[in-house]
Amino acid sequence: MENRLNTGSQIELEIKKLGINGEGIGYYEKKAVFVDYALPGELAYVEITDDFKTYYKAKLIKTIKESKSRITPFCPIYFECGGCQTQHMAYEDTLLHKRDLILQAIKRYVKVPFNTKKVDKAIGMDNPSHYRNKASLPVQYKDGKNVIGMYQAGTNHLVDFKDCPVQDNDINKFFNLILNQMEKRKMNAFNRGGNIRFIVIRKTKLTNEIQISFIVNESSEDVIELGKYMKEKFVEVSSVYEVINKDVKSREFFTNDKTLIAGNETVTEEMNGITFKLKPDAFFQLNTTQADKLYQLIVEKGEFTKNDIVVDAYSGIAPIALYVAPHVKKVYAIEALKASHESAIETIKENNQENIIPMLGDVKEVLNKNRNIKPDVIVFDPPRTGLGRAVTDFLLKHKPKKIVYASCNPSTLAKDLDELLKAYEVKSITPLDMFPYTSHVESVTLLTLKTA
Ligand SMILES: C[S@@+](CC[C@H](N)C(=O)[O-])C[C@H]1O[C@@H](n2cnc3c(N)ncnc32)[C@H](O)[C@@H]1O
Repeated sequence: MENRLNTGSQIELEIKKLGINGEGIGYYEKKAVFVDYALPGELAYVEITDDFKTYYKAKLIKTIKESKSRITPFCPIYFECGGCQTQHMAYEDTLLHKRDLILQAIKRYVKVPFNTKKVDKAIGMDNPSHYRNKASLPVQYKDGKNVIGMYQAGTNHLVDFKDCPVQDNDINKFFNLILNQMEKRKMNAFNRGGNIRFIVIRKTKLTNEIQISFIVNESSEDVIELGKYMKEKFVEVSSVYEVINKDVKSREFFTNDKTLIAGNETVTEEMNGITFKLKPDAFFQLNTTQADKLYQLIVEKGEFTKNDIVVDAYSGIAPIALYVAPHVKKVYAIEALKASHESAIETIKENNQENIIPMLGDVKEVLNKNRNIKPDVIVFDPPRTGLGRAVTDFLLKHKPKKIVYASCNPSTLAKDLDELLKAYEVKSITPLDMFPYTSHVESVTLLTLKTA
């Protein structure tokens, strides 16, 4: 008879592996037990907190035998905040874990035999701290003052901080400068009758510019005055916006109702000799150092030739097209979001790259409507939802010779590969650590048509 555990039960548990959210997984009578902050190889004393049909959740009470990978997190509020998931693990081991997550997804979704040696070691960072170039944080009045912070996973509880060790140092500095000014000017956050709901700060790596966006419930003189002050007082601040967003249920920060308060419309980033002029709502990879490595990797894996016709599908503001263009004849950059498509046009013009053709629309529809485009290589960089059947069916029908697939989600990558392997073979999958100490995994997969 099955011996069930009740919530509150405490047991000793051997942790066997890490799950997709960085949690340790052990088994009690074949039923998985998920334990946050436990590591593989550990013997842990845990308390059952939830009993679901197919698994338990438990909290770590103490480790009886500790993994050699266990380290002290460098962030003092790591265990409360929840923004990072693997700071209790040595960095090199987090990279092994990210490779393993790709292997686990392939094992789960790819039905044909797969040679695991094709999955390379993950490309990490030399210095995996202060890597985020943009932070979008809620502002709240809490315990007698305005604070910024992160919502604890799955709760409305804001864990406030002054210094986040994965954000650029200047981003931390400017959040604190703004909070000080709000205090001096007796301005309150939205939850205390004021207007500011969120603050978004972007910092460019090469030009050291700061772009501030106040996401407000309604426009107000005090926010506009504060924005002007920040621009006048600090040379680094070169662009300040007020964005009206009344939708308290929406997860989006930006709306079309945005006004430049002070400075320039854009800040300038430069990578690999390419100039990017960034509006506050433009999608730009959040880790500039690793984004450069990602795009270089795509160029390396593509082994492009001067006669190649290439499609950059899901192009955003077209950074991949700009990295690839000097090596090929022509690149079509397809993007569905109008604002990003327009930024792509400006960026391409700014860089005088005449062999890129930006196209607005859904990837599959654009490819279907423009059958005259016969790509030698298609580079994909889709959102977390992956390519999906519509696009994999298109590829299986039209069979471009080579596919370079940048993915930010191992599960959808593996599901797409399961389809594509009907006509293609995987040459390599290279994981890349875009978000150190989190459970996010990026990768670049090279696929070529199978020879008969
Ligand atoms: C992961 S981002 C990649 C952007 C770009 N390659 C980069 O590195 O900055 C995915 C992009 O796909 C776009 N997108 C989402 N669904 C799309 C679709 N069905 N067709 C075309 N573009 C789409 C999004 O607007 C977003 O810009």
